[in-house]
Amino acid sequence: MAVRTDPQLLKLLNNDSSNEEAKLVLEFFLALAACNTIVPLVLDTRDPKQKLIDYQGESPDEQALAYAAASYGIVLVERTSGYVVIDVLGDRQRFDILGLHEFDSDRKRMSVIVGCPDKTVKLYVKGADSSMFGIINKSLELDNVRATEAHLHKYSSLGLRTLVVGMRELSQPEFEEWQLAYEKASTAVLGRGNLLRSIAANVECNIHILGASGIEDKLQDGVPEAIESLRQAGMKVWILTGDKQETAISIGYSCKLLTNDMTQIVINNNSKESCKRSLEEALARTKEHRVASSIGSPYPVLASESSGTVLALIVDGNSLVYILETELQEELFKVATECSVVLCCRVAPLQKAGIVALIKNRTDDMTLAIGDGANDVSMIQMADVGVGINGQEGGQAVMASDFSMGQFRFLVPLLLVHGHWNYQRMGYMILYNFYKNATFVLVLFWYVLYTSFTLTTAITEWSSLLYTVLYTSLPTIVVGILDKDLSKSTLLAYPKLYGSGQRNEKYNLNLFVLNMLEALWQSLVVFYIPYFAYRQSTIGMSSLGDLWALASVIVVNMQLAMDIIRWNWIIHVFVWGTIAATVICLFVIDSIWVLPGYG
Ligand SMILES: Nc1ncnc2c1ncn2[C@@H]1O[C@H](COP(=O)(O)OP(=O)(O)OP(=O)(O)O)[C@@H](O)[C@H]1O
Ligand SMILES: [Mg+2]
Repeated sequence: MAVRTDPQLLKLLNNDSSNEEAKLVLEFFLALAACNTIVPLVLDTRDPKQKLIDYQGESPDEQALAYAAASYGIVLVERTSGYVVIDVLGDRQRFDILGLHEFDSDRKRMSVIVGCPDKTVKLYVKGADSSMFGIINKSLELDNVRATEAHLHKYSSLGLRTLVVGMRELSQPEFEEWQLAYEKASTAVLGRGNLLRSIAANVECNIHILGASGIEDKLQDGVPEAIESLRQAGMKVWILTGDKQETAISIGYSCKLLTNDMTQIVINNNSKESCKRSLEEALARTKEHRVASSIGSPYPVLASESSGTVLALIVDGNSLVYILETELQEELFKVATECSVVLCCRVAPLQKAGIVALIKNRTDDMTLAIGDGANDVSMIQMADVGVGINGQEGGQAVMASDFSMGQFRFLVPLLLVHGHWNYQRMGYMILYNFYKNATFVLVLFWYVLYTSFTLTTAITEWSSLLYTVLYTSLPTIVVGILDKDLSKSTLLAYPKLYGSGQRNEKYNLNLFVLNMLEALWQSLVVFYIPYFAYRQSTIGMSSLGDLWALASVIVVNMQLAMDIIRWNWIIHVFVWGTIAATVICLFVIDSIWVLPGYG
């Protein structure tokens, strides 16, 4: 991998090893190379002297950082369970990994305790700025913190994902105390995770800041277009991310969810009272917008859709701690539903699920969550439909999802094309199945009325049985799978067509009643026309019964044929083939002497 390095930094590293600053730079890169869970794979090349190293790991950020360290000459070469080998500016050194406090999305940082070749024990930590600034020894390094904060602000405004890296040297007694506790916790049977977390919290303190990194998290192809299509289709798109507010806003702009003409309402507070105040203010602002927009419009309008101004709500994870699961939830819901864009940043995995639940429990709307990382699993499971993106962050999201895909943009065909077709087919099939069964049952019923409830049947049991199993089943299935009301290209070009589902156009009470009325009159026709036609003749009731069965099959299949929108040869075969099969079956049933229709 080609990395563009900073010549000044390289020079500092290579020339002046006694310089204090150079030592810190070296520590920074050592932290990047050691404080991760990357596994290096050494690959052979054609030239036997040259080897390639491939860094494999669950976190693309860590991979990027390890590559960056390597390009400055601090190359992670080998990892076993007990140590790592790092090539430090051409000199291979072994660092013992004495302990690793894993990253989790709630702590938002990870650390390793490393036994260095010079027999010192060091703790390297890296994590999100919000979590790192809490454990940094601020009094000692105010200047450093200020400078780092300024850099972080710059990076995140560019949309880069930021990490802060720090370290501390552990004294021997401190290390021994930690080691005892760590060993005890790692072998604990109950509550191991919590124990390890508290040990990590104890040791990760008074950290000396080493530096910060900014990593570009490229959007996949077609994300802005996909989001635009989904919004045109009447869906509300919310971003829930673990990233910093500035990064999230910048990504919001780059995926065109946020635009310059939007009014942003930011809720970023550190106490319940201030959250309450912000929410009340936000609610007042949404009301103002609503009033402004409803003047001159006879219909109620979303506050966010008033002429020109669109509202965007930006909520920070810190504030969500005070809002979710409390009475403020209701207000957040009100504000959020009035805004056309909602962006939540620095949210922990469970908060993501909490936000999905906020909508799911209060409305009848369907929720869909899409994500690619382990931190999205809980929201994917909470949503009505969970979609996992098969990306670089491991397979956990995919394993927890209902649908999985390689790219975000495939959500558009999934919803707008297959979602639409499925809805149309399911709606039609449910109505049609009620109709076809009602038609047949009503024909039987008219016969019962005609015979004054004598409990005789004209249609043989075989025909009654085969009516659903054979005579009418296959065309229904084939049409239910293959019929399309609109073509894929039309559905993709006009996302608004998705609205037919939101408006319940294909399956509703009116359609159901109409269908039943249709079944009623068609069954009357099917019953009485053969009856009047053969009333005077000498044919027996079972022959008339066959006629009724055949007529029912022809009528319901003709109805299906009239409703089909796109014919293809498979549908032709099944619709007409079924009618032919019915005739053949009736002949067979009537000509086999053991069957009741014989004679
Ligand atoms: N391997 C890691 N080591 C240390 N810190 C990390 C690591 N991965 C992520 N972080 C920090 O923790 C924060 C939260 O991470 P999390 O995985 O919950 O969300 P995210 O990856 O930022 O966003 P998204 O929700 O879009 O996946 C990140 O923004 C980053 O600052
Ligand atoms: Mg992530």
